[in-house]
Amino acid sequence: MSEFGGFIQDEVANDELDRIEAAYGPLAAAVRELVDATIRSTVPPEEAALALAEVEAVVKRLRAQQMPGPAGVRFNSEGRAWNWGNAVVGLRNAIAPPLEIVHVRSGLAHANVDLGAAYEGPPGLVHGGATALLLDHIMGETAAAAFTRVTFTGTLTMVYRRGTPLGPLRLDARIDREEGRKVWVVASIGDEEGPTVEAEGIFIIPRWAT
Ligand SMILES: CCCCCCCCCC(=O)SCCNC(=O)CCNC(=O)[C@H](O)C(C)(C)COP(=O)(O)OP(=O)(O)OC[C@H]1O[C@@H](n2cnc3c(N)ncnc32)[C@H](O)[C@@H]1OP(=O)(O)O
Repeated sequence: MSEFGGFIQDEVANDELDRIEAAYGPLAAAVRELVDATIRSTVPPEEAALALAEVEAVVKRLRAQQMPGPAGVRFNSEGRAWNWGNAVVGLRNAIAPPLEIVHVRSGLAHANVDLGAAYEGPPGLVHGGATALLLDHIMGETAAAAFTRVTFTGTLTMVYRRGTPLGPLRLDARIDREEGRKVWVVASIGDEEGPTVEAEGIFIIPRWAT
């Protein structure tokens, strides 16, 4: 394995990646269900205590073999890249919705997502930090121009127009303009009635990546 600016070259073959994803993708989806069930369960405390013992057994099973740090962003020479731990799109991260981003073309993207009880801030509404998290990510991927370059969030501005209801939502992002190593991206998240949060960000191609 070797590293480039934190990106790790890891020669796992594509068919082995498929096998891992086929097992861990559904596992992460089940853990997402577990998170939602834990928030919304009304079973008596004795039942919750039994569930705790079962969850602890699962954690022990998974801890039997662990990587030393976070999952990182990895790629192989077969042209595959994977970021299983990413907080927004990570296939193996139950905290990630996960957002499935459609890149219409370089610099233009959208996504649909359904946010449940785990993303609540004000009653019935999405936490403002959660909308910022999702917007930051789709904007970052959009700035990266179809993954042809590395960009980091420099400045991010959010305008919260009205509360974002939990449930089905849509995100849109596009590159507005560029100047040198700076890329301005505009984006929004909203429901069927239109945008609830509008964002503008300056994404920087870092000096080390040029
Ligand atoms: C797998 C690929 C897809 C992944 C998508 C991921 C989406 C998620 C996006 C993120 O959340 S990234 C994580 C959050 N961001 C960071 O952690 C960034 C931390 N900051 C840095 O790493 C550096 O400060 C940064 C790369 C942003 C800039 O460092 P540089 O040394 O390359 O910048 P430099 O000082 O040379 O400035 C270059 C230009 O950018 C401008 N600039 C620098 N920092 C800025 C800033 N923070 N905001 C606005 N503009 C900024 C700076 O004024 C200058 O403008 P001019 O060319 O006009 O002079």
